[in-house]
Amino acid sequence: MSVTVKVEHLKKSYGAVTAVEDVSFTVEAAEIFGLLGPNGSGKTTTLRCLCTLSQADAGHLEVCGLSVTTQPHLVRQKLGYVAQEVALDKILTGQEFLELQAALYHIPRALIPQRIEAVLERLDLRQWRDRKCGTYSGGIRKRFDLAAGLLHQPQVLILDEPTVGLDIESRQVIWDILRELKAEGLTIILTSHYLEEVDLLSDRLAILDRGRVIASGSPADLKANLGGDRITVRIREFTPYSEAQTTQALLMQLPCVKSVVINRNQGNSLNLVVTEAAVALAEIQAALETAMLPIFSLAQSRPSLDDVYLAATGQTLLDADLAASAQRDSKQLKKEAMQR
Ligand SMILES: Nc1ncnc2c1ncn2[C@@H]1O[C@H](COP(=O)(O)OP(=O)(O)OP(=O)(O)O)[C@@H](O)[C@H]1O
Repeated sequence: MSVTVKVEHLKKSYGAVTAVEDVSFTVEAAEIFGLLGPNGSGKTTTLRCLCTLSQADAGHLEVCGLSVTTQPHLVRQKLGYVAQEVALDKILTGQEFLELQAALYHIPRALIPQRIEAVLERLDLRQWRDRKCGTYSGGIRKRFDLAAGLLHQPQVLILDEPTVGLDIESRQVIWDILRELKAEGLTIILTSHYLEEVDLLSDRLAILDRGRVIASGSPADLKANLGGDRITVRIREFTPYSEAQTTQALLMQLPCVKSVVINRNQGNSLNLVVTEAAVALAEIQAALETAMLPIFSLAQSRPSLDDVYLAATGQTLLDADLAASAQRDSKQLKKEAMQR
């Protein structure tokens, strides 16, 4: 396997905001590599630096052996970038949109018709080519974005949240296309904050949190490295933090319990990693009864990528997303108040 993309100690700030603190990863040829993380964790910034759209403050970035810093023109020929939101001109037809994109990619004029035919065929879009982009569903629009990213026959395809806002059927169509493109030898990097998407599609992934990689590896290895089964205990629907701490200390003493994390954003529920779920469930119930603590809920689950994130950060991805949007909302409110 050869390394196709290399990101080493990337750092990028926007004024006082550090978007990427320290991100490193490598992507092998014909691999699907996922970047998973909550809103604001630095995924888009990392991709934009890789695609030469933003300049890194520090770090070394390479695509197909070319330096992103010193050989940006050559790097752009190797990359196809499908941004999160592409402003498809509503009055253009799909055909016209692709012709425009082909010109932007500097594809020689004589080659454009055959390249467009190839991507329309590849993404099963022929029937949509003469209709206006404004009439497309989200799934068709995303397929045209993908088609545009493939027109110049890149070796690496970079996708920012390729299925955000799509229904499950349209998401599955995109997933199938990406798997086929990988089988044809394309290297793919995608960001997502859909756990199951990254879990299903990626050969390997990096989980980002506040501009840093907090875990990386194959989905199976990351989950297996957590070890043990997972159990979530809720004493009450909303447990006071001090009571959750007492319970945490109590449960930590049980022989079958390996770790206990208090999830503050989920009513101070307790997330346990245990050696054997069946034995642990009985032990936990007995211990709580003896301590005269109630049980609101007790549930067993298989480890997910969210557990990997939780183990590293103490909160779930969903909670991190909610916290990020709450922060954004309060910033917006402050701005609006200042404008009044
Ligand atoms: N152009 C910019 N100017 C100022 N701050 C920025 C800019 N772009 C990103 N940021 C900030 O950098 C941080 C990382 O943003 P980035 O968009 O890379 O994260 P993300 O993980 O892609 O999030 P999302 O899923 O919301 O796109 C955030 O705090 C964001 O507000």
